[in-house]
Amino acid sequence: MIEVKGLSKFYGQTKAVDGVDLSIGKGELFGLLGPNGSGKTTMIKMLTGQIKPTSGTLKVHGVDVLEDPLRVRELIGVIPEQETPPSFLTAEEYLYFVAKVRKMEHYEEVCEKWFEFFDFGDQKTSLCKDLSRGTRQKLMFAQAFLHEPELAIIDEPLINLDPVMQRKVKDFLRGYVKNGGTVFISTHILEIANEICTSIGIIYRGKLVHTGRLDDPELKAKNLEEFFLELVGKRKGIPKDILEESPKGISALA
Ligand SMILES: Nc1ncnc2c1ncn2[C@@H]1O[C@H](COP(=O)(O)OP(=O)(O)OP(=O)(O)O)[C@@H](O)[C@H]1O
Repeated sequence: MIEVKGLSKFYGQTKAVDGVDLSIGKGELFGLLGPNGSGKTTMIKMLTGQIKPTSGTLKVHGVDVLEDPLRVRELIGVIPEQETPPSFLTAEEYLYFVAKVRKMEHYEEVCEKWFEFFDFGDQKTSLCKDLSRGTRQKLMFAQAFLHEPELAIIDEPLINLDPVMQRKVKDFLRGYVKNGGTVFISTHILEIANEICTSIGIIYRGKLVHTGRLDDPELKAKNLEEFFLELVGKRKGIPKDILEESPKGISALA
C-alpha cells in the first residue's frame, strides 16, 4: 500500500527525513513512532503530497505521489497534525462539504452515522468554532473516513478524545484494517501503538532506525517502551541509570 525508497527531505542543514526505505502492506495498522522533531510530520506531509521530497520515490496504492498527487489524495483520508475544521461552517456543513469534494452520493446517511458514532448529533448545526477541541477532533476523524479510503493517515489519532471515545476509535481502527483498509498513524504515545498497531517504524533524527511487526519475538521479549528507550534513549545519550530509575512516564522525555 505504501512503498517508499530513499526518501529524504532537507531544510537547509536540517535533515528532517534522511534516506528512508519503507514498505507497508494492505491491511496493516502501522505506527510511526519517534521523539519530537524526528521527522514524523515531514513523512506524513510527503506521503500526502503536501511537500516535495528532496530526493527519493514514494508510491501509495501503486500511484506515484509526485506524479499524481491528486489521485493519491482521492485514495486516502488524512487527519493532519493540529488541524481543525473551518470555523465558519457548521459540523454538518463541513461533513457535507467534504462528502461533495469526495464525490459521494447519499452522503447524508453516512454523515448521520458518524454523528451517531461520536455521539454529537445534537451539535451538528453548531459552528465548528463553537465546538470543543475533542468534538472538532471527532469531526476531523469523521471527514477522514467518510469515503472509506484505501489508506488513512493520521497524526496523533486519539488526541483530545476522552477515554470512551478513545476506546471507540481504537476498536474502529482495528476493525477498519481487518476489513481490508490500511491505516498509518504517527504518535508519541507508545501505549497506543502497543495496543492497536500491527507493525511499527521508529524514526530518529530523520532515519528509520527500526521497522517490524509488533508480534516480533525480539519486541515481545521486552516491551515496546523498553525497546523504544533502548533504541532512542541510547542514541540521545540518556544515561542508562536514569532510564532505569525513571518512572514509566519517561517516554515523554524521549
Ligand atoms: N518548514 C520547515 N522548515 C525548517 N525546518 C523544518 C520545517 N518543518 C520541519 N522542520 C524540521 O524538521 C525536523 C523534523 O520535524 P517534524 O515536524 O517532521 O518532526 P516530528 O517528528 O513530527 O516532531 P513532533 O513529534 O515534535 O511533532 C525538525 O528538526 C524540524 O524543526
